[in-house]
Amino acid sequence: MMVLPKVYVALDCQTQEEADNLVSKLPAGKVGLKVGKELFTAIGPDWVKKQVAQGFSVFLDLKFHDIPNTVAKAVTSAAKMGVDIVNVHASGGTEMMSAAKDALKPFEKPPLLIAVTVLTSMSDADLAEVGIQLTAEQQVLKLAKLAHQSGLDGVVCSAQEAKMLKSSIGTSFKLVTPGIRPANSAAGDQKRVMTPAEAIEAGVDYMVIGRPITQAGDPTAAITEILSSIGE
Ligand SMILES: O=C(O)c1cc(=O)[nH]c(=O)n1[C@@H]1O[C@H](COP(=O)(O)O)[C@@H](O)[C@H]1O
Repeated sequence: MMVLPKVYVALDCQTQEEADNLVSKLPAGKVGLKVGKELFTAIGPDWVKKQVAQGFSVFLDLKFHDIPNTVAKAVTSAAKMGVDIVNVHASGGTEMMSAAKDALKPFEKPPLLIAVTVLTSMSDADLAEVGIQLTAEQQVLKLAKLAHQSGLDGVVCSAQEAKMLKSSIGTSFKLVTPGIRPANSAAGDQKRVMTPAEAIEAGVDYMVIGRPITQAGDPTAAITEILSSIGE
């Protein structure tokens, strides 16, 4: 598998113009693009395919969570776009995750299939609110083990759980971590956060960073500083 970039920039915006403008400010070849629900719902697959054709590594973050058949077909559609990473919710269960993994078998170069564990915007109290009595760390471990059993390539978690997951599941299980905040940047709705340098030190494979770059006065300077803080 080709080497993927360490940093995926979350292009959370609603028009093609804004997305193109952001992409033009990113150092080509050094970062990947993360396309999520906001942008994808607004401008769709053709724009994604265009970025892939231009050589960008794309993480299609649609966090599929549905019945096994539907999720299997949805990841197939994602793989046809040529993206490098696609995700599903681990809480959909092992039958759903295994169906998604099986659906990718026919592809010569399937995307990494990654399961979202506990959203980085959630704390222990937020989990308790929806009836989960485990701590975020315990719930992340529980869901990560299910993802691993289902043959997935890794999980989305916060960098705070990275060391724990690498030691309990293994170093080749990929960790994709949003909730990344350079020192002095606003956390916003993110609750389980770490700086880029701390995340690398904790062993994460790929990090997702949005607002600290996209809302910066100078996005190019922001990404350059982040990349230099992690030696890229
Ligand atoms: O799957 C994701 O990418 C994701 C999972 C998660 O637990 N937390 C999380 O923030 N994300 C996404 O990562 C991005 C984080 O953006 P910022 O908070 O602006 O850096 C957003 O696009 C989220 O949709």
